[in-house]
Amino acid sequence: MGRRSLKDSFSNALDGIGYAVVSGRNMRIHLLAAVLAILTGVWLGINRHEWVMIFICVFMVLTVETINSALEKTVDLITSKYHPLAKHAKNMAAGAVLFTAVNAVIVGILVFGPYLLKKF
Ligand SMILES: Nc1ncnc2c1ncn2[C@@H]1O[C@H](COP(=O)(O)OP(=O)(O)OP(=O)(O)O)[C@@H](O)[C@H]1O
Repeated sequence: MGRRSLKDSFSNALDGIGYAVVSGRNMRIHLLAAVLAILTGVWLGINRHEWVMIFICVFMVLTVETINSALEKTVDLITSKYHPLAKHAKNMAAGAVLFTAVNAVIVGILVFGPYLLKKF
């Protein structure tokens, strides 16, 4: 494997994201949640600072879910047999996704909550 061009690296990264979306049901759920959060932000007319917080949360969840999928594939490559370390590795990576998802829900409530209370 020689030195690859920037275009190749970018293309590989996009390929990885595409594979994570196609092969991961949870990834598709997170993407749907991201689209809903963005549409809600547009609908409620949130301000620039609030958009920054929403986008940080959205990309943090998608990033960690992508890393989680990569880790799952790596563990599966190392062993197809039951191993307690494989279990812990996958469970910890899933726990990292849960952390980011809980954070996103809290930020979503803090940002959208006051707008929704005013509306209804
Ligand atoms: N080789 C293994 N040895 C022991 N336990 C495993 C192994 N592979 C998976 N597990 C257990 O099964 C769970 C689910 O693993 P799996 O690879 O099916 O992930 P998944 O269902 O695709 O995860 P996600 O829902 O996050 O996409 C893991 O979190 C782990 O607890």
